[in-house]
Amino acid sequence: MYLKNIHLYTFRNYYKQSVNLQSQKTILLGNNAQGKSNLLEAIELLATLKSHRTRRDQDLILEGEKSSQITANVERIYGQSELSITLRSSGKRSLMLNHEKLHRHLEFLGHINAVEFSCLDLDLVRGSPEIRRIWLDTLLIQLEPIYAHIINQYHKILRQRNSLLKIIRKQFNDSKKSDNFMTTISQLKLWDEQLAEAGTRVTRRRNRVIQRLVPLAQKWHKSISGKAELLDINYLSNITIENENHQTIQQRFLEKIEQRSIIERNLATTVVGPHRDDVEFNINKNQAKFYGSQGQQRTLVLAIKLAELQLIEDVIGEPPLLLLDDVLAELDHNRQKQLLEAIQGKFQTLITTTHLPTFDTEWLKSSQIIKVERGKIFQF
Ligand SMILES: Nc1ncnc2c1ncn2[C@@H]1O[C@H](COP(=O)(O)OP(=O)(O)OP(=O)(O)O)[C@@H](O)[C@H]1O
Repeated sequence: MYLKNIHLYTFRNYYKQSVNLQSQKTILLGNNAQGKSNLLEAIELLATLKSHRTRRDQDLILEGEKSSQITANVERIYGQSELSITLRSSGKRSLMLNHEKLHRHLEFLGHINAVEFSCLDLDLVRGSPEIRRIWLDTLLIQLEPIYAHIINQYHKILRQRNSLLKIIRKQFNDSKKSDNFMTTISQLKLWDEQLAEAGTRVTRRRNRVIQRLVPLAQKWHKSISGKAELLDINYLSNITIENENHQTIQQRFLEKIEQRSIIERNLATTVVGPHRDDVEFNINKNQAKFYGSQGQQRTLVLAIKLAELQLIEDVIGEPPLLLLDDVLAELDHNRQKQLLEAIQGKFQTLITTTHLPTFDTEWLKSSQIIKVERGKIFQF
């Protein structure tokens, strides 16, 4: 996969800017807050329709403007595509593929694949479970674009079920025996079924992707740490999933909802389901979050990112893009070397940096260097 060019129009701090990528390796050079990460964020949006920095499209639009546009041309084994996203302050988006308007977001996904690695990724180990769930979901969307629909559907059901639980609590407090109360309780049963059905789809997929990622991450981890440390990654689901059978998991889901019904009614929120799941990273059977040194946590994140690259490549049959945001300076010489060797000429890579001396001379020689200054790009 090769991203040939990208055009930004009133996106973040860019007014009108085109970038032609002339090499497999691009270094985006500039001081802080000039627009380097914004450019990578535009590519992330093309790949996942999401930004890890904001959920509001308004933030992505140049201040004072009402809309913005990102257009890019990508070369794949099966041919070339032009992708375009229009973002509006109202939140309404328009998507185009080869100049044709798309009616479903799903048709847009899967044309550009990218793995992003930034200094914020240490939060994958240290941060809240939500960060790990978002990471898994973003990876799944790239492997299987239909997952974007599955996870949206789950969240929609969850929101509706939570609203109903709030109504139930209010009705219960107002008058226990009203007819309305009994009707709402029977409606809840229907939402339980839907939650278990959609939740099972999410749980199974997340569990499966972790199982595929583990051997790849273990291999990289061993090679980077150079020690006999054993990395283990577990998907911590609040439903037991020893076997992969959809019906069994769904049944357990319903049983768990039943067991927690009193708590749910008191809290007026759904406590069972993949929106409460987590991922656990262990090094030599100890939780990396609590016991890992900073160096061990960095090695772990690097191993996971390299495993993600490999997994996406295995599944889609082409190497994805690699976006490295301010990450090289954070890695020691050995980890930098491992990363650069793993990338070699294989993955088209865009790296942001504030200064060039961090780079290996061979890498510098074969890279295109782009200077980013106050929302303007200068290509050499
Ligand atoms: N919607 C927006 N409209 C105008 N400017 C914006 C908008 N969103 C962000 N910016 C500006 O973009 C700049 C930040 O750019 P970016 O995050 O790409 O920094 P960077 O060059 O990667 O720097 P660093 O090395 O610190 O990560 C800031 O100056 C910020 O004010």
